[in-house]
Amino acid sequence: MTVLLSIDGLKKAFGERQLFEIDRLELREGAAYVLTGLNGTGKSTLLRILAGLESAEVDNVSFCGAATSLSPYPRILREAVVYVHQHPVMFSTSIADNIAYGLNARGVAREEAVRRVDDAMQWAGVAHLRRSKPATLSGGEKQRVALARAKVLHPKLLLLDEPTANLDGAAREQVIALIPSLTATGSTVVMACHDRDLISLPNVERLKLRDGRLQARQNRLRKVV
Ligand SMILES: Nc1ncnc2c1ncn2[C@@H]1O[C@H](COP(=O)(O)OP(=O)(O)OP(=O)(O)O)[C@@H](O)[C@H]1O
Repeated sequence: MTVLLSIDGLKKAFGERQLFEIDRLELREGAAYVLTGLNGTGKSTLLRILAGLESAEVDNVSFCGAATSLSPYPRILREAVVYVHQHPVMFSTSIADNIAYGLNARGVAREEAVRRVDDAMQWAGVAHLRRSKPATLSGGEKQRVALARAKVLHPKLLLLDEPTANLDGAAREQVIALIPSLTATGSTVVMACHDRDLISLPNVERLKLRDGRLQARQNRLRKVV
């Protein structure tokens, strides 16, 4: 698989406190990764750095084979990287408008946008909610709408911050079931999480933050149920 993003010498500190120092981070096209580590090791911070929401020191960054930077965060990354927050914020318009927002902002033609929104709502199992107001949604429905809102943009890199946090039962299972199909459409996915069922999904590689370093390991075995 082709390398999508590689970063050499990634260091993050908050004031005097060095949070992590990563020699090399390499993400391949269409691959799925879980980013694990104890509370406070810097999982969310790392995702936020990749999304251009947090500054960091880096030696080299390469995206799709071309040298680039994280600061200033270039347009090529702004268009290719989508970050989904643990508690997604939504506009108080309809769910369909929320999902269409990013497409409209990118100037996608109306007919094409409507088609993509419809497809994404079907995929996320939220088509019945298209005229609902976000405030009325459950946590699981909100997370699925947030995933649909990210998927319509066809991101090259999708960053999910604890997508199943605060969910249980069917709501959690519905979110977990959506994850494999994200990589099937070509997106590279990185999920920060503590959820064992996400961590043990088949063909998901594990990136672990520990003692300020990043360790990589692949889950080759399929999940045993
Ligand atoms: N803006 C900030 N200023 C100072 N310290 C910060 C800031 N943002 C995060 N931190 C600190 O950096 C550390 C890592 O935070 P982060 O949220 O990235 O951890 P995490 O691994 O995602 O944790 P959790 O599993 O609990 O979500 C924490 O100690 C946090 O308090």
